[in-house]
Amino acid sequence: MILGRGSKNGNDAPYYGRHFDQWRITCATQWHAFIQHKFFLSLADGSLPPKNFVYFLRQDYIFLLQFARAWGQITSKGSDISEIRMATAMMHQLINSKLQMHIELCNDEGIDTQKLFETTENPATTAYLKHFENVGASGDFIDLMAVLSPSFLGYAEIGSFLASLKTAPKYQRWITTYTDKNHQVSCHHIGRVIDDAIVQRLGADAMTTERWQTLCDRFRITTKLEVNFLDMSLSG
Ligand SMILES: Cc1ncc(CO)c(N)n1
Repeated sequence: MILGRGSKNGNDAPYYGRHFDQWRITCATQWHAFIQHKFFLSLADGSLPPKNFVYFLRQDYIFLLQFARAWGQITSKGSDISEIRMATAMMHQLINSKLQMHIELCNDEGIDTQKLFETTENPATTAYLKHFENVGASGDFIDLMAVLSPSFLGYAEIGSFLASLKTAPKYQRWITTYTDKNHQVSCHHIGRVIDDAIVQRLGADAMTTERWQTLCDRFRITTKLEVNFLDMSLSG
């Protein structure tokens, strides 16, 4: 099974705007390590041991709670209604839909809600969240989009690939949240918001500016932290 076709050679990875596309290209090695991670391959064919799925879900619960807060932080950095609307929609979806699903999936696997809430944070999770925190404290809207978009749009890219496969039924509920058509539509919208936000702040030639390099660095660090998070889930 081949996962995660990078978009750089005109192949069929979904297109979430030109700046995101370029971010993916500038860290192609890390991006492929993320998108093609064994965790997703084994989730797709059903060979992932349930204990690793549960380990992932429990750490991901901690992750998503902070991830939602980071989108909340973005609302205060947005410059117009479309940026603020996008961030509040993300926060709403994470808090009221994704986290709820994690609770239910954990319950199904024998982890009751209280036990989930008491999960000890793994250092890989802590390191990842620290990166959000650091950039959130000093960065503006586009810094935060560079930091958060690999997580959100990366999982959407994985979802779009999984949608083209006949996946095993075992982890179907989780898979469906990322393959869902509405989810893809909202990701394309986020890609457009990112493009507009960058042009508004850095101009049409944003990619030639010094600031652009910082955004690429932030994006690459998140991508690497995603890989570490998945490695942790397989070894946990
Ligand atoms: C670690 C991680 N990254 C991204 C997503 C997608 O929202 C997720 N659920 N967990």
